[in-house]
Parts: sequence; structure tokens; C-alpha cells
Amino acid sequence: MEPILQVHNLTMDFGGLRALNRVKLDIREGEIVALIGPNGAGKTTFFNCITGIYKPTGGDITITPPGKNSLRINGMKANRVTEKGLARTFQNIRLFPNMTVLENVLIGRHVRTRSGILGAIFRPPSVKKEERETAEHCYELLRKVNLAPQVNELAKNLSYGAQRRLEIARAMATDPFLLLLDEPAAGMNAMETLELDQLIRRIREEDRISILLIEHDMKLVMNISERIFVMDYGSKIAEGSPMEIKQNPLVIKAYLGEETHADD
Ligand SMILES: Nc1ncnc2c1ncn2[C@@H]1O[C@H](COP(=O)(O)OP(=O)(O)OP(=O)(O)O)[C@@H](O)[C@H]1O
Repeated sequence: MEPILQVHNLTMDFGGLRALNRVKLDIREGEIVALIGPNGAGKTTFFNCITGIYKPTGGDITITPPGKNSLRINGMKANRVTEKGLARTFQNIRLFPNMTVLENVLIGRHVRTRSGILGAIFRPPSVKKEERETAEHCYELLRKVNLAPQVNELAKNLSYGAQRRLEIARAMATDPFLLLLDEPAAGMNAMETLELDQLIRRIREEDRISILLIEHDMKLVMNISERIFVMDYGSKIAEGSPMEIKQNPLVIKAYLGEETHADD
């Protein structure tokens, strides 16, 4: 079976700085994969290239959504990439702070709804039905991320951990086949991180969404990932199972001087 995401020799230059150097990575359907590496290794730049925020300098990005044909997405605009089934969250949370929790998810769902401007003005029964179904679907997503009691709360009033879960619900509202999570556990306490671990597993099992996560919390990474890719200075330096990665001398060297928690 084709990998659902195939990245070949991805390269990204910012002026004289090579932030990504011929990076190769693939993800198979149903996998939970982590992308790790010291600060500045190029992880977020990798996400930004995949999701259409940056146009890569070189290389190929190909997706094969389950049951569909392969498609090269290099340089495709971010909203088109989302339509094609890649959704993401951001390292610096990007919610609409003055909108409610439900409204934030409804906006994510917009990419999958049909009614246009005329429908919004005249609101025939078909549009009302779609609106009702959309709201129900978004509510279900909020229930999944444990935010149902706060549907009418403004996003800015949520705790940091809850805002991260809301970002996940919003990304899921776009019906992705692959979810990219950029440091989902950042700012979470141990209990919230454990809940996040369970949530990611549920998303994979119940919604059949594959996951690629960037994460610095090594305990979470080692617990949850089937495979791990390690980057340093823009290049991939290792790839393997959590056990292989823990023992890889290149990885240990890259992290020397940084505090790691692989054996916590
Ligand atoms: N828009 C940009 N313009 C110029 N340089 C950039 C830009 N975005 C990232 N960089 C540089 O590219 C390199 C990789 O940065 P990136 O944010 O991808 O690393 P990272 O692995 O995600 O780090 P962290 O774990 O700290 O988030 C860094 O040297 C960074 O300064």
C-alpha cells in the first residue's frame, strides 16, 4: 500500500540559511508518528512546507488519501491542502479568541459545507438542514475533546490545555485523513498530557485519522509513537521505533546539552 504521505528530499532555504536539507519521510495509513529534534532543527518549517504555508525550495510532497489517487501538493495553497485532507494545529495557538468554542469549530467545518452566499441570505430548508447537521457534528467533536460543557464559552477564557484541545477539534472538523500536531502538549500539566495521549489514540482508533506530531515531551513521544523521525540542523538524522531512537548514538549526541526525558 502507498504511504498516505511521502516526502522526498524536501529542502527549504531562507536566504542563506538551509532550514530543511533533503528531508525524506513517509507515513502509512493508521500510524502515529513523531517528528522530534532540538530547538531550531526545522520541525515547524517541515510542517509549514507540507501544509502550504511555505513554498519549498526543492523536493516533492505527495499525498495518497485512503481510497484516492496520489497527488503532488508542492506549493499548493494552505486552504487547498486542507481541502485535500491534511489538517494541523499550531505551536502558537491560533484560535479566534473572541468567538465561542463552538464557533471556532464551525469555522473549521466551513471547508466541508456546501451552502454559499445565496444560501446564507435566503436560508432555504436544505441550508437549515446542513446548518443543523454541521452544528451537531461540531458538538460531537467538542464532546470527543472534552469541551462539551464549554461550547458557549469564549475561546480566550479556556485554560491553555483546553485551547490546545479546541485546536484539535477545529482541525478535525475539516475531515482530515492526516492530522499534524505541532507541540500539542506544550504548556500542559502531567494529567492533561495523559488525557492528550488518550485523545490522540482515540482519534486514530475511532476516526481512522493518522497522526504526525512534533513534540518535546519525550515521555509522550516514546509512549505514543510507532515510529519516530529525528531532525537536527535541517537534516533527518535518524528514523526508527522508540526503542531504536532511544539507543541511537546520533540522537543522543544531538540532544547532549539539552535536557531529555526519554527514560522518565
Ligand atoms: N520564516 C523564516 N525566515 C527565516 N528563518 C526561518 C523562518 N522560519 C524558520 N526559520 C529558521 O529555520 C530554522 C528552523 O526553524 P524551525 O522553527 O523550523 O525549528 P523547530 O525545529 O520547529 O524548532 P522549535 O523546536 O524551537 O520549534 C531556524 O534556524 C529558524 O530560525
